[in-house]
Amino acid sequence: MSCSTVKLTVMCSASGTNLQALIDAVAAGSIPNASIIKVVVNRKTAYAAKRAEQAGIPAEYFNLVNGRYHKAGEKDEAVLKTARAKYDADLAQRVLKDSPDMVVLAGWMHVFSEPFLKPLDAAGIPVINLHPALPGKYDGANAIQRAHEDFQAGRLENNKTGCMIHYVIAEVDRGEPILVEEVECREGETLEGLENRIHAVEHRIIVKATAQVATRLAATKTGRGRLEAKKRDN
Ligand SMILES: Nc1nc2c(c(=O)[nH]1)N[C@@H](CN(C=O)c1ccc(C(=O)N[C@@H](CCC(=O)O)C(=O)O)cc1)CN2
Ligand SMILES: NCC(=O)N[C@@H]1O[C@H](COP(=O)([O-])[O-])[C@@H](O)[C@H]1O
Repeated sequence: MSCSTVKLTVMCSASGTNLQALIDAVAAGSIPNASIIKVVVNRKTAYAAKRAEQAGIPAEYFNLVNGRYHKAGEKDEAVLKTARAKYDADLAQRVLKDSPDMVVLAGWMHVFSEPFLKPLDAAGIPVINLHPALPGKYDGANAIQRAHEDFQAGRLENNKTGCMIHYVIAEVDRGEPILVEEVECREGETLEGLENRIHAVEHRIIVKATAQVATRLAATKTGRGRLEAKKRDN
């Protein structure tokens, strides 16, 4: 019985080292029966798009401002909220068009509103995210920097930060954790030193968590395939 291939869409805003870890893991079979069918970037400067191109993976650039959802420098909160909702709704349709089995946010620096999350949820497509902090800590952007600052000020709980992969819900970085790894801060270590150590953890756990979710989805797909075949045979 052949296992169905799990189709991944990966979303990035930056250099794509986590995307590269996923590309390399799929190629090495560390994420079994999976393929990355699309990379979505929301920044023209995102080197992740280049990494996708080099791996022969289609990449799509789709940006809130360049896509004319609101003008650059817009300050009106109501206009920004409406624009974000419309962008998110359109982005959801773009993602759904590819029929992925799961979405991985690998350094995706845009907070999703419900117009993105609800259609994906309705389609039964899990969205998972890499967050370079421990559950409930340093939600949002610049998490490593904030943890480093707290450590230097003697405020970091247990002198530990870390990294997690979690399911994405509307509340930013508060979805159910899938994998968590602590990283102990070191006296005198620079922010760059801590970032490098955390990035190494990121590259490992994003592969492990994606493989874990993909394996569960593959079993579901295979089971569904068996059921449909059985119905056809009866
Ligand atoms: N609804 C959710 N959206 C996103 C989640 C989530 O858990 N729920 N995770 C984030 C990823 N992320 C941290 O892990 C994160 C990324 C970016 C931001 C943020 O403040 N973005 C700003 C824009 C920043 C910029 O463009 O430089 C924004 O969206 O206005 C917060 C958290 C992904 N989305
Ligand atoms: N809230 C999410 C977040 O802050 N993610 C951060 O973006 C980087 C993307 O790097 P990459 O583009 O090289 O994978 C990751 O290293 C991670 O620390």
